[in-house]
Amino acid sequence: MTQAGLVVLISGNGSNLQAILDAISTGELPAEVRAVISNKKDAYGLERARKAGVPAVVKSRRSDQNRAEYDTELANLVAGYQPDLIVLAGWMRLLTLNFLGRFPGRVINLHPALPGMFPGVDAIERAYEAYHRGEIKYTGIMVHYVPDEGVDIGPIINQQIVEIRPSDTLEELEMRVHACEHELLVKTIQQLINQMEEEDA
Ligand SMILES: Nc1nc2c(c(=O)[nH]1)N[C@@H](CN(C=O)c1ccc(C(=O)N[C@@H](CCC(=O)O)C(=O)O)cc1)CN2
Ligand SMILES: NCC(=O)N[C@@H]1O[C@H](COP(=O)([O-])[O-])[C@@H](O)[C@H]1O
Repeated sequence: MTQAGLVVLISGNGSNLQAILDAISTGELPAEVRAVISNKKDAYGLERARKAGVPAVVKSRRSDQNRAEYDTELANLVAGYQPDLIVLAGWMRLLTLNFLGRFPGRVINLHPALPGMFPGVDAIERAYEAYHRGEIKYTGIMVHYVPDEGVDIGPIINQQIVEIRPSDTLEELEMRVHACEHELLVKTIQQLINQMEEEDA
């Protein structure tokens, strides 16, 4: 079987992309990143892709485009790489069925909160604030499918609790969350590749 082909969508730093690239480089992850696509031209993750020799593509939304039109063009772009799996790794745009409907069962998203907690943006900061209001004792992360236009409610693939310590600064909590994400995302992709190979056998 040819190696599993990934397309990774990002909007920012790309530390989770880097975890994928590193795992591929060491042989831990039997896959190839066929393209990295960002909606933000200044996303540092694009530089990470270039350094790894991976196509780094900026796909900005034109001012005259609505969300659905953008998503159709984005889907055409992604489809051109014939991905087995599309990984939303800090992709900060809600996707419509114009995109999701083109890749049923093949879009996964990494989110820095536990299911049902802090959907959307700024999840780590919101968890930090909730902890200091005494509302939660810990936070977590999850990787889920993105089957439809619901936000952070797709079927959970993996999740993990992340400790919050009383002495934590927000930055220290963010670092702990990201370190856990890097490990969980690679593990999840490996798991899904194994499932695909078993289905193809
Ligand atoms: N249909 C879905 N699309 C996406 C999902 C999802 O669960 N369903 N997950 C996101 C990633 N994400 C949370 O995990 C998320 C990212 C961004 C937003 C959001 O409100 N974005 C705003 C723009 C915010 C900005 O530009 O700073 C928007 O799209 O209008 C919510 C959730 C990926 N896509
Ligand atoms: N709602 C989606 C969301 O908040 N995603 C989060 O964006 C960060 C991207 O970091 P990275 O660019 O360093 O990989 C990650 O923490 C990811 O879970």
